Amino acid sequence: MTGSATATRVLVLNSGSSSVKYQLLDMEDGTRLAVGLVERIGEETSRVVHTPLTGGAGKRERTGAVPDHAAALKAVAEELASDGLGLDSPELAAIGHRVVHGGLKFSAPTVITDEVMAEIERLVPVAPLHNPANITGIRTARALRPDLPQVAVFDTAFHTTMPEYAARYAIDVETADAHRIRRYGFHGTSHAYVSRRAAELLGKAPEEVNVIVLHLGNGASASAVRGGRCVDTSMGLTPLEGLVMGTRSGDIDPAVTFHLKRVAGMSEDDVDVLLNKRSGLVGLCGDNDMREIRRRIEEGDERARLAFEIYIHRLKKYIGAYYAVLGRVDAVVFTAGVGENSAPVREAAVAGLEELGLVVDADLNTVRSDVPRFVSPDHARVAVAVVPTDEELEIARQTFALVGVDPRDRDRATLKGNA
Ligand SMILES: Nc1ncnc2c1ncn2[C@@H]1O[C@H](COP(=O)(O)OP(=O)(O)O)[C@@H](O)[C@H]1O
Ligand SMILES: CC(=O)OP(=O)(O)O
Ligand SMILES: [Mg+2]
Repeated sequence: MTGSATATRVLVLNSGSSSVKYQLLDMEDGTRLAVGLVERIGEETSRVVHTPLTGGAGKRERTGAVPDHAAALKAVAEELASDGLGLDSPELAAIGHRVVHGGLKFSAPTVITDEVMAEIERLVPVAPLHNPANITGIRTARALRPDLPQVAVFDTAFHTTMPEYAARYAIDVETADAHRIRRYGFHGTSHAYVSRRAAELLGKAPEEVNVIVLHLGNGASASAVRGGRCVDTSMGLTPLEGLVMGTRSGDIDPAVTFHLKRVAGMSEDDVDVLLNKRSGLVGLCGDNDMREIRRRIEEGDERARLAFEIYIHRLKKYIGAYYAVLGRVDAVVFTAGVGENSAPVREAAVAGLEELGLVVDADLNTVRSDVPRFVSPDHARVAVAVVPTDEELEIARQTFALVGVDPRDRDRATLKGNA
């Protein structure tokens, strides 16, 4: 498992339930060599979008059937190879994988061994939409380059600093412990990256600031970060708890599930599919894309308007809750697809929170840009900011920090990671 001494490139694979996002980076200076996306995996027509960032060639896009994640990884390898950036390159130092659930065992990036794989597999029931895709990504990558170190960077890792009173559900302690039932939290790589960048934007060290991070993508979660450490987050045992999401309900009375089984005759799997795939924005109004929902609202669509209001109401409750958890807040930070792009969501989320020092400047809020920026006026007591997330860059950094070093240091780091 040794990369070449001069190998400085890292391929990052972010395998989602129906997509694979990837980036090839050179960690010598952090430059991106290629980025891409395979989406709608398993559907009739999948789409591969590949953009080489060296040599001046433009974005390539093709559609066709990509039946599963293994086929998606093959497509990624082919795209990279046709730019001379193939997986056989001696310059490749490692492959970094986003792994959504790391359970209790992993609080740091970890070199993937058979034992690590077994643990990621054991966690499939608590991340059914995500860990299976991550596993296929890892298996395919290991088969293509068995000699390369493969590193898992866990969504749960950043949240392992949560105090016991935030991580533990108020249920029977013996039952909870026997089944490792507790709040793990997800999107941690993003919350870590964004909270650090937010401190930079404020001109302070991460240790000096308290921030609320709102990661609003298809999956969505909020976190309270005190002095660079996560103290609470909205997702729990699985990525179903918390905010209203694209297709997931977020917080719900657990008795709804007994009721659906006892009274509506639904099976365990029916309820699982209902809450994970047929709820959230899509369940409320038929659309999970915020752009489409805003367009329908503009046209006077009542169902879309109510879905938006429910989404915002939940978000606002979490802002208030984490304000109380932190006591003092330096910034509320929006990130991911919705957080970075939807001015109406940001505006509505802080509307009426002036007494808490939260205000959005209408002009700043509509600026479109991919750099971190304030959307609150200069004089605001609490900053409101947009910080684009970059999970892939963060995964590449953590991967390279672990394996782009003397192999003896790597062994030490791995032991620590598995502690
Ligand atoms: N320009 C935009 N305006 C509003 N919402 C957007 C825009 N672009 C993307 N989105 C939202 O972002 C979501 C995807 O976010 P993303 O962070 O890429 O999700 P994921 O990583 O979970 O797939 C889309 O479903 C859509 O709701
Ligand atoms: C953990 C999670 O919800 O991830 P995603 O937003 O990629 O679905
Ligand atoms: Mg995402």
